[in-house]
Amino acid sequence: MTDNVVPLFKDPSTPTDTIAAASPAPAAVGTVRPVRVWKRTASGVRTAVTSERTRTAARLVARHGMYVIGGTRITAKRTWDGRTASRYERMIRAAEAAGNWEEAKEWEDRLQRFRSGRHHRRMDLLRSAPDLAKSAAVGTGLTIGGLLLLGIVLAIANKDISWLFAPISALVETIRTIVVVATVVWGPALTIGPWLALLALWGVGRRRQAAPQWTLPAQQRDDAGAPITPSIVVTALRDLGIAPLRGAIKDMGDAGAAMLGPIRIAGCGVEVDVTLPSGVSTAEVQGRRRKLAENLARHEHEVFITLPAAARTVRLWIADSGALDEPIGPSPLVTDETMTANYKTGRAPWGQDLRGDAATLSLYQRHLLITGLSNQGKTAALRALALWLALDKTVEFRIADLKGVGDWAMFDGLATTLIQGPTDDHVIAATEMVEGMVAEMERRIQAPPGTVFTPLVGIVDEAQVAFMCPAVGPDKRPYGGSKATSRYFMAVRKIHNQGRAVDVILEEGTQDPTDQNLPKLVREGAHTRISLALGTESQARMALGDKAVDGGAAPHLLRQGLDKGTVVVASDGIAIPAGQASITVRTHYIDTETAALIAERAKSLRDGVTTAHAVDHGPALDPLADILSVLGTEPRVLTQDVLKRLTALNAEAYGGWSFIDLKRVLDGTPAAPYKSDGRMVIGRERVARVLANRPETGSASAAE
Ligand SMILES: Nc1ncnc2c1ncn2[C@@H]1O[C@H](COP(=O)(O)OP(=O)(O)OP(=O)(O)O)[C@@H](O)[C@H]1O
Repeated sequence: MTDNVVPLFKDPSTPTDTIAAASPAPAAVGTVRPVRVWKRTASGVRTAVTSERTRTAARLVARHGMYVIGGTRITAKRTWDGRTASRYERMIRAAEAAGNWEEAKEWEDRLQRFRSGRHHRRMDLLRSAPDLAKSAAVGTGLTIGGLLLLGIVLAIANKDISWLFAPISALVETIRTIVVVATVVWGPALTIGPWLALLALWGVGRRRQAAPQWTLPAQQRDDAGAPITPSIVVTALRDLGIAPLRGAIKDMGDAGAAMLGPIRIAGCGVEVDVTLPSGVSTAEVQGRRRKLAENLARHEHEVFITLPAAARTVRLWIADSGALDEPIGPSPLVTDETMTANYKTGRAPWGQDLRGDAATLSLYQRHLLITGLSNQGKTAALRALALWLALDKTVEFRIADLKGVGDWAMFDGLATTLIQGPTDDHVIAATEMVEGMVAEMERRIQAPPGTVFTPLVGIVDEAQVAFMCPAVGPDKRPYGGSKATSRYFMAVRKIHNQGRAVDVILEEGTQDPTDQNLPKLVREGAHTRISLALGTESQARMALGDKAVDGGAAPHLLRQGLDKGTVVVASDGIAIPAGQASITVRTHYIDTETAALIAERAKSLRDGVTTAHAVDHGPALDPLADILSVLGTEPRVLTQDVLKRLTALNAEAYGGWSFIDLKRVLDGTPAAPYKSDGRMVIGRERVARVLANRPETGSASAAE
């Protein structure tokens, strides 16, 4: 081919040249190739070492090796323990570390008995050596003599002298046979024996799981949800980071489990009491709940630490992994259509405690407060109690639902008052409803002794709306707030103070408590305090009180959104294990449709109830207009006389009025009482002027 022709395909005659050109020069090959081989080998080794199969094999070898080593250690320890006083000494140390002096003394006595018994056995052995030699000599002589005697008898019987030594020969022959058999067996026994011993040690190690965690197969290595054993609990406590506890458990060694009571099955988990060594406070352990849970391979919410009656003892309840996320069954209110209730003697079937036992709550003569973050099941839990109570036909309900989206609508036709809605007008109606209950309570208190009353139960759901309401009444008293003049607050306080004895009961549900939306006096007036999941410990203290929280109640550790319907209850109306201040209950969920069916059953027990949807308080009170009317035509009237005339006009409204009430209505206006001739009077002209200048709206909300 000439130079000016461009080939359209590769020249088949040049491949080797091309490759040679692309390849490095021979000298370079000599230096590069070993690097590549080395790299390839290293990466091959790395792949082989890190491959899962190699790791599994390594784990297998290590595991079974560790079983043998562990088994040897355990067997040696057992033998050592069996032959020496070390077990007693260890138990003494454990008892001392736990501060259990009585038990320490008991083990010390046992140690003394063991030592003196051993001493006697040794002395007996020393003393018995000559006796043993003598006995052996006598025994041998007697045996030979006996055999000879037998030989003589046989020789005489067979009339043959050769029978004289026949028994002795037979004995010698037997011994010889035994020796022959032993010689034959000895060789293989020597070979097999060590292997059998090894197998036995491996068996001991395997049974006691003597291999470390990392050598176990993957599925066993994942210890989340592993069953709770004494050793797991002791290790978890040891690793809590409490120095005196760690020290004491170290001193106790294996006997650390002596701190634990029996591990009992308790519902969907286990329960164990731990007696802490001296120097460790129960509060320290309670304060490390999360760490303890993690050490036990559980989530924080799956471990509960409470304080039983015994001193220096904490009670751990540890859930089976994931068990708390399983739903509990339906409410007996749903499944048992024939159920009725008794306000006085009955208990509402409400849910299950953590042990899986039915949790029932008595509502008899107890004011109730339930609180929690939004959407955690507060209304459903409160409504479930009310639905049960509704199955006692003697109970009268007055209900204010200050959310008003229909959660309580099924009580229409069941409750005598049902207010539903979030506005100031609804708060005003709710306040008047509660004030109506106060009036009924006062009527009952004044009734002749021995009068029996039917229960009157007031329910205010979303009560925080009432406390935060800015509306002010015509008498200038605010509906909300927590002042001495706040109407809702004062009505609630009055019922809390005196309602119980005459069966006028108030049950309130509130959200996300603060000092403003749930005043301290109202919190503390409730006998039964219930909390769903809350944000902080300080809220938990508001909801349940310091005593319950100090005793281990921890609604702030419930999981928002996940623990819906789980409540912590502090009340004497529910069975709480001795020594505990609260109990955690998982409530049955009754949805709105099912609640309506139960309400229908409750309605069928009653003759028919007419529900008022607003409180009837007659024509609206207008104190200013009434004052003007009682002033008549006189230019000024003594305040005392004004009060008298007001009472004559409307005893129900003004009967209880004092000078303070007059001042409250008129202060801040030009018609305020003033002194004339040294006595307080009210001027007609001034009141008329204020009335004429008053805006049309009449009662006003402070927000306006
Ligand atoms: N016992 C329960 N078990 C499981 N889920 C529940 C339980 N109680 C309530 N829930 C769920 O929580 C949701 C909210 O319930 P509920 O309306 O009673 O909460 P709430 O705390 O009153 O809410 P709000 O913030 O509106 O006051 C329900 O729709 C239901 O799905």
